[in-house]
Amino acid sequence: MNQQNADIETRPTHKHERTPGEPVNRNEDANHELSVRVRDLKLWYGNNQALKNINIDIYQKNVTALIGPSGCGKSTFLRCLNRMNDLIRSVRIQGLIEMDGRDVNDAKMDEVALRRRVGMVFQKPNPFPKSIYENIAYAPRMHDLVSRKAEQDELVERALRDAGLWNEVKDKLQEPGTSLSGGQQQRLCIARAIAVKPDVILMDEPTSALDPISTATIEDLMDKLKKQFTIVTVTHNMQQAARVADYTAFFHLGELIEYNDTRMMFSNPHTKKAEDYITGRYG
Ligand SMILES: Nc1ncnc2c1ncn2[C@@H]1O[C@H](COP(=O)(O)OP(=O)(O)OP(=O)(O)O)[C@@H](O)[C@H]1O
Repeated sequence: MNQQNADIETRPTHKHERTPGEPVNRNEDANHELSVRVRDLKLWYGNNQALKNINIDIYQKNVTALIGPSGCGKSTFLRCLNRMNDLIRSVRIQGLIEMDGRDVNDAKMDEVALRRRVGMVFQKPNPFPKSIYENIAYAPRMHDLVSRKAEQDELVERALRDAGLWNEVKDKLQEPGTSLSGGQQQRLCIARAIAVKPDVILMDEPTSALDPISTATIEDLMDKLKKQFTIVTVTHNMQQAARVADYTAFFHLGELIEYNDTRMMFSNPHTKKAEDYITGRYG
């Protein structure tokens, strides 16, 4: 073998080896700093295994959408990220969920602090039965994030502005949160979630109870909020995933089948199961 051929044969290939949690395609415009690292996550409700060996890297300041047919484990996975499944007695979990290098399931992890860092917005808007102002101010006070009244007022205004609700409610802050429309209530819940300055916001079908205009408002909001927060959202609406998400994870029967850059997932899915789901062959 001459020297030139030897060089060719021993030259390392620079093909990127994907680690188990990485998406199959990277969105080069996206931020790739890690927010949540999940490895070999398994979850059982009694004898029913709802999550099987989930590996995923969720990136900071991106929107990651979880899609898949009903019962495939999307909400169960979402609830693992802030340990909401701990509230269900039959649940057993194995595997690693790491945030900032710490295992969220570690016995020493303070659950209250975790839920401050990982906020949640539910399908049905659920404001507290308190004033609009108190809906926002209550948690920051509990977490000692504000001391003076002026600071609290400022934080309430900031959160409502960031949630795109300030102009609609600034003259009626003492009215009950429940007096608002459904779409406004959902933005109030988003304002409440961001008021404690979380790192991650989990959204479980945040628009499925809303009309199309309120849905569009929340989608625009997600796009703005991802500049400050990491968002993980469950949706049944594939157009919504295509519109709002940087990355999309497709679940099926408790498995994460494909995790991909959203544009690739919808234009050129990597797996037959994802393709069949996206093209409406089952749902
Ligand atoms: N609290 C619970 N107790 C027992 N089993 C549960 C519980 N919650 C979910 N499951 C089961 O876990 C599996 C996954 O459910 P999960 O709600 O996570 O799916 P999903 O993909 O979010 O569904 P959907 O799109 O219908 O909301 C299903 O088989 C479901 O029946």
